[in-house]
Amino acid sequence: MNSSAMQHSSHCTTLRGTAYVRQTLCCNRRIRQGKRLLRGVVTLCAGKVLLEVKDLEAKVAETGNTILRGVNLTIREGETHAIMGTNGSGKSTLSKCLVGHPDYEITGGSVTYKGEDLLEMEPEERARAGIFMSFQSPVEIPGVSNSDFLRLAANARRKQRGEPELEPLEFYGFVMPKLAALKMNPDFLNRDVNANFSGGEKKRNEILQLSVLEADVAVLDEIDSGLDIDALRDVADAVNGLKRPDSATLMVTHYKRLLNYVVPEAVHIMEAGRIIYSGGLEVADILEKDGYEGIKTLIKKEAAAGREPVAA
Ligand SMILES: Nc1ncnc2c1ncn2[C@@H]1O[C@H](COP(=O)(O)OP(=O)(O)OP(=O)(O)O)[C@@H](O)[C@H]1O
Repeated sequence: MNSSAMQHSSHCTTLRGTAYVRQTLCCNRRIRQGKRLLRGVVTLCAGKVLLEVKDLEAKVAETGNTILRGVNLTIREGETHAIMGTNGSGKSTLSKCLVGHPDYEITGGSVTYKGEDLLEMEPEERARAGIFMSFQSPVEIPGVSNSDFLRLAANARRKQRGEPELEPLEFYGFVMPKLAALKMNPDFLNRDVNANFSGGEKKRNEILQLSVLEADVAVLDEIDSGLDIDALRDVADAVNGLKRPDSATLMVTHYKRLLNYVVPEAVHIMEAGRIIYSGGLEVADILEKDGYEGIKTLIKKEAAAGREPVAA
């Protein structure tokens, strides 16, 4: 099984007519930075919980090496979360566990998606249910044209929703504005999936898939890597344009630059298979300024003040 096979379908939820209320919840956390006392504010939505990860533990199926050691994360409708963390801390593993990647075995904890046990669902079911992951290194699928791949994926979702499938010509009408939004040349539709695409083109193509699949939870693993400045802006604009009040975005990134464009309500720091700290965008600022030592200093200060450091 490859990554694209796991994300070949999507979910388009009709926007609910209920009023959507955003509110700002302040973490009971204060961050002293220099002489200023900042309030660590996590702006969260009052939406329903979409995804709830509790004490998730996972190991590499082949080697038995434990990677995730108790991850906790709650994502609500309308929210954007970012996960940052040192190389090898388990960010991609967490992302892949969410889509049911067969390389990993869940050894503990739970993941609830829209109230259902996500871990009981096959990867294809997760994709049909609206979970999408863009991979750090998108796979190439020689012999399968991008347009066929995207159309089949879109139709799998439409079928699931009881909507009529799109014929090739109709699909072109559906996908062309999405290509335009990503400033992608329509020629990309005729090429094989990711085959000989540049790194940046692959990333745009991942977001094109997300766009066609209209996912409810978009897990974007280092979507910013390999993108030039203009491409980063295009991709970020597209990601922002795809957000809906009832969807959510989880981004894995190493750099704040992506977060300047796709602004998260919460930033989580991962280390050794756990989320060790959560806060607002200021966490990314501290990281950029002082590196992971800055986060550790923050955690120590909060612990010394008797405050619970994790608010995932
Ligand atoms: N399929 C696998 N087989 C063997 N080891 C694995 C596998 N997947 C992950 N690992 C190991 O698990 C650890 C976490 O990897 P993961 O890719 O999740 O880290 P990451 O936080 O995303 O890192 P980076 O920031 O470098 O992308 C690493 O030590 C990695 O080598």
